[in-house]
Amino acid sequence: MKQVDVAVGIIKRESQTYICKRPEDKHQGGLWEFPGGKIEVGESVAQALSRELHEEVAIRVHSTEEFMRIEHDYGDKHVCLHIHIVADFSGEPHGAEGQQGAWVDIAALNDYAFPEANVAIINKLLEQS
Ligand SMILES: Nc1nc2c([nH]c(=O)n2[C@H]2C[C@H](O)[C@@H](COP(=O)(O)OP(=O)(O)OP(=O)(O)O)O2)c(=O)[nH]1
Ligand SMILES: [Mg+2]
Repeated sequence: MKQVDVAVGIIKRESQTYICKRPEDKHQGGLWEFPGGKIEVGESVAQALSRELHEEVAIRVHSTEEFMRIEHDYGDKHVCLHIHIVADFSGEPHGAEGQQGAWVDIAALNDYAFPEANVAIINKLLEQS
């Protein structure tokens, strides 16, 4: 089975976070996500996150803070999500690959459909807010 390590960023500003909609043709397509992507060989989580957030939402990440790690088996793919909080960045996030994106209240995250692995992330964010 395919197994991937993924760097995921919770882009935070006050009580909001920036989320994107995954393209329909991708794994877990059509669902909302916290921006990020696969960690390439030789990259640290922070390096992968900076690269992915620049590609996907066009921000420059200055520093990140570890939040949690989640292993999840989708049946067709096993993912290990390395999730960091990104509160120190420059630029204004937008869907740089043409995808939909939005600043949403953390308290309202359950109104959006996310992949199954995200349940634990959202629960932890809600507990802390
Ligand atoms: N970015 C992101 N990926 C997530 C989240 N939740 C979740 O299960 N995933 C899964 C879906 C995918 O299987 C994998 C991330 O892969 P990806 O498609 O974003 O990878 P990538 O940006 O490098 O893009 P590509 O190589 O497929 O073009 O992690 C999430 O909140 N954010
Ligand atoms: Mg991605």
